[in-house]
Amino acid sequence: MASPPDTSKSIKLLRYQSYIRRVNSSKLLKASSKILFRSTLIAALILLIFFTLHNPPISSESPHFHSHTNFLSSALFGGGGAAWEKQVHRSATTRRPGGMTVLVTGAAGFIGAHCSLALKKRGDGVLGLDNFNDYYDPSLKRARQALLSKHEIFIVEGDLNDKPLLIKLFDVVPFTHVLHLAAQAGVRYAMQNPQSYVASNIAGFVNLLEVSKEVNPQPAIVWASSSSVYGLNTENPFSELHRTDQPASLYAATKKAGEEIAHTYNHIYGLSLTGLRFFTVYGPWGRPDMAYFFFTKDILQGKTIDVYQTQEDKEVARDFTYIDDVVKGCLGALDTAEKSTGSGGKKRGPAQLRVYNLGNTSPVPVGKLVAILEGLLNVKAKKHVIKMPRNGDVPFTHANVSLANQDFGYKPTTDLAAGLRKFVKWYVGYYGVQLGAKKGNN
Ligand SMILES: O=C(O)[C@H]1O[C@H](OP(=O)(O)OP(=O)(O)OC[C@H]2O[C@@H](n3ccc(=O)[nH]c3=O)[C@H](O)[C@@H]2O)[C@H](O)[C@@H](O)[C@@H]1O
Repeated sequence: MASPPDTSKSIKLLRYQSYIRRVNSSKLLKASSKILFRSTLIAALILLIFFTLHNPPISSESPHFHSHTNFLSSALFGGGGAAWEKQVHRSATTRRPGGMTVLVTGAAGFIGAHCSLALKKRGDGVLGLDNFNDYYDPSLKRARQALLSKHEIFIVEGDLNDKPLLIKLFDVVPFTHVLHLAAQAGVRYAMQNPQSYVASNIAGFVNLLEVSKEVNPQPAIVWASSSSVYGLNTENPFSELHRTDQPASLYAATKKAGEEIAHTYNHIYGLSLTGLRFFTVYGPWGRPDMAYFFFTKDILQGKTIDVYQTQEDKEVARDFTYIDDVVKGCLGALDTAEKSTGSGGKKRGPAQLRVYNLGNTSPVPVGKLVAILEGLLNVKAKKHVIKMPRNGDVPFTHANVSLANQDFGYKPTTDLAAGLRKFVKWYVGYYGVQLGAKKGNN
């Protein structure tokens, strides 16, 4: 999650200042500007009193928190009032005995939205957090938000790096678990916007851990790592025991850094942490920046698609993993996550630290992916077969998932053809595409 939403105090201040300048530049309006200035001051004073009464500062004596914050900063995200807190509570309330209360970061994202729905469906309390950034079409994130809202899941609009906001959320709800899926995703985009990866995947993650270690009770955290941490590893299939010190992209390096940072917070503060290495997850409501998604769009529009080959002219392959399988893995990881052992920023004993592959165990060449799409869309793709650019990509991924299978029964059941069929069905419905019609109808 990179940029904060367009509701910041500074933007409002800029708008206000330019308004004031315009008023002052007009001599005719000089007299009225004085009145306006005075009434603005009075209005600001009234607002300040209102906020103080309805949204008192989070006290360091709060049962869940052992630090203090500035209530004006936490009011910036547009929430904090009684009605807002009611919404947060309603969404986070568990409806089954022994249910968990989960903060899902990146809830308007692909995996976040699916996991939120699955948790809610079985009776767990879910609160979402998302900054709705424009890395890809935000209207898709809004549509996912609308879907979640129908299932009474509320998404707080805010950024991971907003510490007062995170503190506020933990103060309102003593989350038992955090499913941390908010991140700057995408392997190749890291060359265009490297700082966004540092901001979300490192600074944002650290901010979340800083807040999580302080609260009481500390939550157990399950978070999204990536198959890309295997980088240039040549052993196959990838096992959690293999080396992960040769990342091929900055994206991979930030996810690997996340795994090391998780170790530190587990070691010092007793936070229970589980990293999930996702392998090219796809399906309905997916990410438009991923190949299967934009191939579908481009094939339907009659545009040429780049199909990568390795430098040795071999096929590039991925262990494409269907979303429903990944959701089961995420829930399994949450269900088997032990409690954190620390409280109030102090470790009280050793805590759980885990990393799991969540893949499909069956790599498929990109050429085969295209062939399946051609069949489902009933359109011949215009393929441009080229050598994989040196932009962070890796030639091959293949997961060994025996550890996840052993610890929480993870067993992928959807092959690429079946999963893409479901994706295409969703895609044509969502975008209103007529299959079999003339190309370019999308
Ligand atoms: O498994 C993961 O950890 C990662 O999976 C994906 O990354 P990637 O596997 O590179 O997925 P795509 O960008 O959808 O690429 C899929 C395959 O298509 C190939 N490709 C991509 C783009 C293109 O124009 N042509 C092409 O042949 C890639 O080389 C790759 O083999 C996600 O984008 C990452 O966020 C995620 O962390």
